[in-house]
Amino acid sequence: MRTGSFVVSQPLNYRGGARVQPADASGSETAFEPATGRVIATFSCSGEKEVNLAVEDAKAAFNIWRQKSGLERGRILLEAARIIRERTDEIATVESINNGKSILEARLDIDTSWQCLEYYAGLAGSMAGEHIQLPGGSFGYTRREPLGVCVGIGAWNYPFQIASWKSAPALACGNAMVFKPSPFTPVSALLLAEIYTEAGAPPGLFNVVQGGGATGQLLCQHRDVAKVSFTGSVPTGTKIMEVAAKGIKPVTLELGGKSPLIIFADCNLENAVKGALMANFLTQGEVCCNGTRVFVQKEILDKFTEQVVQQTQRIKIGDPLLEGTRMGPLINRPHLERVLGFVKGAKEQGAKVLCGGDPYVPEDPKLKDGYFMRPCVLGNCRDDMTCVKEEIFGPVMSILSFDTEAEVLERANNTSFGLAAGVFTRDLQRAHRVVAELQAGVCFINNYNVSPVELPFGGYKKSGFGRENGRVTIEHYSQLKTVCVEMGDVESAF
Ligand SMILES: NC(=O)c1ccc[n+]([C@@H]2O[C@H](COP(=O)([O-])OP(=O)(O)OC[C@H]3O[C@@H](n4cnc5c(N)ncnc54)[C@H](O)[C@@H]3O)[C@@H](O)[C@H]2O)c1
Repeated sequence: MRTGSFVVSQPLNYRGGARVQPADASGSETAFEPATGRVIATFSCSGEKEVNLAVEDAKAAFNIWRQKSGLERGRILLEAARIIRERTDEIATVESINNGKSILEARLDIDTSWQCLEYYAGLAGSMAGEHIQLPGGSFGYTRREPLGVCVGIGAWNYPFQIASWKSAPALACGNAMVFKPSPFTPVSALLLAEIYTEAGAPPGLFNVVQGGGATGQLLCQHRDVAKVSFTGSVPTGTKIMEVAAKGIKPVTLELGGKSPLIIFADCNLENAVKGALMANFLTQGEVCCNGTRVFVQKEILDKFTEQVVQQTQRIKIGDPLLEGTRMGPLINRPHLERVLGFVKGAKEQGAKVLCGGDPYVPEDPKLKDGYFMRPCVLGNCRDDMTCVKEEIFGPVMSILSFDTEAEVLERANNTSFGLAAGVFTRDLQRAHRVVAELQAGVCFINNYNVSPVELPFGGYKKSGFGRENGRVTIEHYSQLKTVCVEMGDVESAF
């Protein structure tokens, strides 16, 4: 498959184990190929009737699925993981076309997706309750039970990975899922749905409905939906929590960030520079946990900045499907304009553009209408600048300098977000002391933006709550039943 050739011809909703056209619609959406600006799909947003049908199908599947043992469920997840792994290139290609990220990165996303299914397949068979001895031979026990029909709502930056990270633990625990991708990236969740069916999941276990906020809201307020797991922005997360509160539904919220990356003078400079690029420029900088506030200790500020700028300028921008490309286009034209607007605002507030920050037109004529920009490093930044305070969600790194550990900790924590944070130092004691003080759900020492599925991922403060990945996520997709068993006679108070 080459850039400029992909079009979606099949329906983009999935329920009851097959692709379907929605039963009703409330408006339509258009999805683009960001590298060329071409339309790749126009599709209807699902209305109330379609949402109800998807939830009905999920309920029917749930009644079959919840009765299977963990081992049986795990076997199907393992088979799905195997198929994803086998089809990595094909899925990564679709992901790269629809999102714009480089094929190299898209393949890594697909890897973490099948790994997530494998991980929860492994845990499914070991989910168990407790047996608790009580006086007189009586006893109690607990059962870890599924919640029911869970809703997953995704952002556009990691479409297949988000669908996998939500569905794998949900299904492992015995739930069914209705998933709504972002309308910008509607395509790859369908591949996951087909793979679950091929792997032997009952029809309706994993369904996909398409649409924007209105469809998402219908899902969140549905009477038969037991839980909502959301990945997206803070304003949407707030709305979802409000709707969920009315139905007393638990929510997992994976929201935005403005994470600090702290570089101490005693670091391994080469690794710190690599870490800063990893923290800022994956997926065109459209990453929630990016370490976009790069605090550098004064002694090494000039050296560090020089090397970061040099390496940023070397990032190969272009056709995301070419093996050598390391940065593709941003998701769409309005978002590109927004990111460029942040750079302009930063200049007006006194920041210095050390490289990039302008639109980029690749030589290949088919890419002339793509949404490319050159990755940007901003120097002379202050904590009160908009580029340092707000989530830009694009390839823009802000460099700030600091003197002492106490000072940098206070400044790093001075934000309403708390998704991630990083520290580069050779002093192990300092590294652990600093991460213990950082108000962030995910902290990296001497690396950044690695997300093994064995480790829980999620935020503090306005970056959300609940976790994805890791053993703990089982608790977010299940509920505990206590059973009290009397072995003697009833001692009545009456
Ligand atoms: N913490 C994480 O794991 C994580 C991962 C990726 C992205 N993000 C965050 O996501 C944001 C970017 O993604 P986005 O622009 O797609 O976010 P967004 O909030 O605009 O949309 C996310 C999803 O919510 C849906 N939606 C919108 N309004 C809704 C409503 N009222 N009810 C239900 N659903 C609704 C959208 O259609 C989309 O599917 C950034 O802030 C980023 O930091 C967080």
